[in-house]
Amino acid sequence: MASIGIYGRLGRMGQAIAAVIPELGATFAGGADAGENPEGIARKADVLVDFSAAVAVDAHIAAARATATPILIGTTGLSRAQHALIDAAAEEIPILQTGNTSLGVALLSRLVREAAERLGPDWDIEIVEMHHRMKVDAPSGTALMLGEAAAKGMGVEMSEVGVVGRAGLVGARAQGTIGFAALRGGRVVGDHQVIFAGEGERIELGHRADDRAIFARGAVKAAQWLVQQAPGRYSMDAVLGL
Ligand SMILES: NC(=O)C1=CN([C@@H]2O[C@H](COP(=O)(O)OP(=O)(O)OC[C@H]3O[C@@H](n4cnc5c(N)ncnc54)[C@H](OP(=O)(O)O)[C@@H]3O)[C@@H](O)[C@H]2O)C=CC1
Ligand SMILES: O=C(O)C1=N[C@H](C(=O)O)C[C@H](O)C1
Repeated sequence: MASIGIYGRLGRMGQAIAAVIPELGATFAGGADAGENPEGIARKADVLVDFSAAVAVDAHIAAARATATPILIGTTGLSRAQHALIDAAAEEIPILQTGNTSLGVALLSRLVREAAERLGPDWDIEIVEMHHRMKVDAPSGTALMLGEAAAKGMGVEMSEVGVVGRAGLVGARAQGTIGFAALRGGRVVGDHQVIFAGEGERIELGHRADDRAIFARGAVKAAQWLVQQAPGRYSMDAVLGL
């Protein structure tokens, strides 16, 4: 039975994860929030999950490495340097990074990749997301992941084709770009829509999260899986066998 430590324990996700741990046959090792030493909990847990803040992730990865503890990074808004840090950590410990731990979004990513591949460059791709008013990063980690999936399907690098937001005289849409729009308001848990706009028709693939429990259950299952893996960088696809 894996014992799970939570970075960001008192946050929305930390509370949702603590609530589902018993029903999934795991145990709760404890948590750490801002101002607490991350190594304390890393020493006690079999596996760590991080749903905190981007600014805290480096210290959490350092604690996981120092104690050789597998870690799932669910926190979003990560920089390129942080992705490089995750790659480096993956040489030493099992580490899973994902912007979304739900089964639905993992499947949606697959569908988006396939649609982008089959439809080709004549179809414009736009990604719209909406989240609650407290969310601090944009576009969401999920939207960026869906963008990566579309770019893979198109055989291009997202860093070269992504367009985040539009305002003013931006000119006509450049072919082959992937646009992102972020809406914020109320208590929306997480809505994502990927629009493929062709000549005279549109395909829309989407996902709506109604309850954080879907992310929480996915995170606990992924943590239970991660604890049995060799060092390396993993995604939800590997956990779900997609
Ligand atoms: N991958 C996925 O499936 C999902 C990812 N997320 C992501 O998870 C993250 C957390 O989301 P959410 O729970 O809604 O956010 P909250 O703001 O509700 O919670 C964040 C938690 O992190 C803690 N925290 C903040 N700064 C630090 C720090 N420097 N060191 C340690 N802990 C810190 C906060 O503690 P304190 O209150 O003391 O500051 C709080 O407990 C976000 O990046 C979000 O995008 C969310 C849902 C699903
Ligand atoms: O901050 C959130 O709430 C969420 N964050 C993740 C993201 O950035 O995609 C996942 C989910 O959409 C909720």
